[in-house]
Amino acid sequence: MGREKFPSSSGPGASNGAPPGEMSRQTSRQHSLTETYDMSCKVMLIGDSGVGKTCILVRFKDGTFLSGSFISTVGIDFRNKVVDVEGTKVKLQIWDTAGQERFRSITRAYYRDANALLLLYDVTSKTSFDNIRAWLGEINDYAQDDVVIMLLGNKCDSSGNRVVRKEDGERLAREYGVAFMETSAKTGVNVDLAFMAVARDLKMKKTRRPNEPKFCVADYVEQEKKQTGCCSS
Ligand SMILES: Nc1nc2c(ncn2[C@@H]2O[C@H](COP(=O)(O)OP(=O)(O)OP(=O)(O)O)[C@@H](O)[C@H]2O)c(=O)[nH]1
Repeated sequence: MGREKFPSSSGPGASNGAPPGEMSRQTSRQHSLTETYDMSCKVMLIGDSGVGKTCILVRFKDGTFLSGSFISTVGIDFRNKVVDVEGTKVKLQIWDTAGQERFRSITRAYYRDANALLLLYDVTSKTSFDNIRAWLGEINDYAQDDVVIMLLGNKCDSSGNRVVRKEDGERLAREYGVAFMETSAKTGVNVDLAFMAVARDLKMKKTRRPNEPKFCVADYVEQEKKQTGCCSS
């Protein structure tokens, strides 16, 4: 199922024998077709139709921007990418879901396996921002309690058409206690940071010793944004 915006490589969870999305610390390095990895986890991209979920995934995976006519995702699609978190190879299995309401029952079925959710709105669409509370309600109903959530205000390159201020995104994220950043699939701003923060959080969860302080993804993101200079409003 899914549009052919990009070629699929292998089936979900096929490469490590684990159920889709189940984060598993591997005892030995595993192979994902051509790449080896130490642990794998499932990341889902969710949010209204047209906010840029597919473009964010393509930017992260291929470093390119899908411009041209907008083709809505049908159902669900996925791609894998192995990233290096301080010597640990983390395979991110990234699920791109359809934002359209008619596919909601399909995408809901995948929530419970997700280790992380990247929840997107479009800074040029007030409706997509207003719908974030409903999306967070869905997460509350269907996802695991310890799922990592990151709120992303996408299309921050479109300054002329912006209708949602960065402060509004920050306020909403604070209210729900989730990490936040503005991104642009077009320019690439903060796209790697979003996925790397998720990968780091998941690695820390798996490797943290009982006496070590908990890793806070929101604090990490704030620190990194200060260092790299986040997208301006
Ligand atoms: N300016 C700008 N346009 C973007 C950005 N990201 C996506 N777009 C455009 O927004 C439109 C929708 O992008 P998609 O990635 O297909 O949206 P989606 O969220 O996957 O949509 P559904 O598959 O329907 O859920 C396309 O025309 C993209 O070119 C961005 O960061 N900046």
